[in-house]
Amino acid sequence: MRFISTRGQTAPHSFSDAVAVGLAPDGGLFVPETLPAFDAGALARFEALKNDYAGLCFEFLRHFATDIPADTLRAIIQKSYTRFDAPDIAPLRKLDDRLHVLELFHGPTLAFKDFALQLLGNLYEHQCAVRGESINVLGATSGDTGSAAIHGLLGKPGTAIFILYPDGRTSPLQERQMACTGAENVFALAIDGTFDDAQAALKDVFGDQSFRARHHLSAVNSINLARILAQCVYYLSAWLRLPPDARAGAEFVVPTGNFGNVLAGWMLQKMGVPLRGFKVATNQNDILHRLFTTGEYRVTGVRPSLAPSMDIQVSSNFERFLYYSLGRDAARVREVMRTFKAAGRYVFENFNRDTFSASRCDDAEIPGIIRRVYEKYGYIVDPHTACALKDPDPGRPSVVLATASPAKFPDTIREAVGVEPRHPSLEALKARPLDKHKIEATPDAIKAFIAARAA
Ligand SMILES: Cc1ncc(COP(=O)(O)O)c(C=O)c1O
Ligand SMILES: N[C@@H](CCOP(=O)(O)O)C(=O)O
Repeated sequence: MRFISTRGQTAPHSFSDAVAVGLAPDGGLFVPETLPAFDAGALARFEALKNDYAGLCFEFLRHFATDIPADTLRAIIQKSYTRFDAPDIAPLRKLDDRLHVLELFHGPTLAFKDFALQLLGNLYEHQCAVRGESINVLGATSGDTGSAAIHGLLGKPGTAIFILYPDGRTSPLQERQMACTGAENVFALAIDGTFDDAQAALKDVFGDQSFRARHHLSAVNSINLARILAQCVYYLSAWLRLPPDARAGAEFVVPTGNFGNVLAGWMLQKMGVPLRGFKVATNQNDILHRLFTTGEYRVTGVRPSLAPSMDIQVSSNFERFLYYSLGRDAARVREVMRTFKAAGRYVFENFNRDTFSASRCDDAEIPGIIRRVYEKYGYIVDPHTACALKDPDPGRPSVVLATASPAKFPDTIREAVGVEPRHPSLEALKARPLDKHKIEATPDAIKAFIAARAA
């Protein structure tokens, strides 16, 4: 399997090369040259593995990671799911006859990002060993990607990790997960600005091909295709574990910011797994809600919210959806992205929202939703998951993706239900010194910082 860019101006890459660079050199995002078409035989093989998460992941990823020997790939995947504290890895919890919650917060950093970033860390380790090269990883985070990437790479020889984040806009515990590791190869870089500013500066750094090649720079955000592919697996796992009569009608309701999470489910559907559809659940940063309800994609300022990891306006992975929606016409993708970058808006005529619907949730609503869910089910959800529980459809089964542990957001939970959730791994961080670096969100400042500390 080879991987091509949504902008059509990059030569096809192998899986390992696409993972190593992350963002395509022409500024686009890698997608599979052709999507596999899973037939009844493939679905039956998946079915047989529904209670073996790592086995299912291998059975899925072997269609993409074709340049890694099967035994090696299997071992990398096995190792990637050993640090989850739930035997099912991604437990599917039934709240009532219609409503299931897919718990994606049992990994080491208590958010869904661990599913892909534990794996990506092990893929990088493998690449460093095979190629005899170091890797410097650069990421931008609104709270969860950063800590998951750090904990995927912690202690891996030959790597250094640089994470940009908006200072004061993550939860305090999310910041501690990044800035209290004590590891010498981890750099938490606090910027004045928003996640969008961090992500834009990151893309500019990746745009400097000679800097990128010199430092073997790789991207850990969901611009890296490995992130999306690894995230497809929890949709597959959940779909397989739904009661058979719920499978065909179930809608996946997905807390959404950078559009990587929900895109993974949609791509799985395009490969032939019959998922019915997806609700894009945004917080008050609602560009995607507006897009899917009006066809207009228009940036407004980021508003800090109680669901800070979704405080995003410019959603990277929208470009992958666009590529497929425009019939894989890379020239049109380039034109839309150019217009959008210049004008901050693009209006799609006859916008085809495919199987997506959308909802938005204001800060004023979040504590009430957490309280309602707690009173009805005795179950505490984090503020991001709450956005997806705003208005469950009583007429059909839904699977709500629970993307983070409530313990990461104790203040909001205490306000909502009077209980402060705790997790031992987070408690341990409270006494540790914070090691963060203030940095300007400019490509030059970021490059200078990396050059001085690269692995
Ligand atoms: C807890 C949580 N929920 C939801 C999201 C949204 O996911 P995505 O950015 O892939 O749309 C994020 C961040 O990305 C997150 O950290
Ligand atoms: N919500 C994310 C933002 C980055 O998204 P990614 O999935 O592209 O890495 C975060 O928590 O950092």
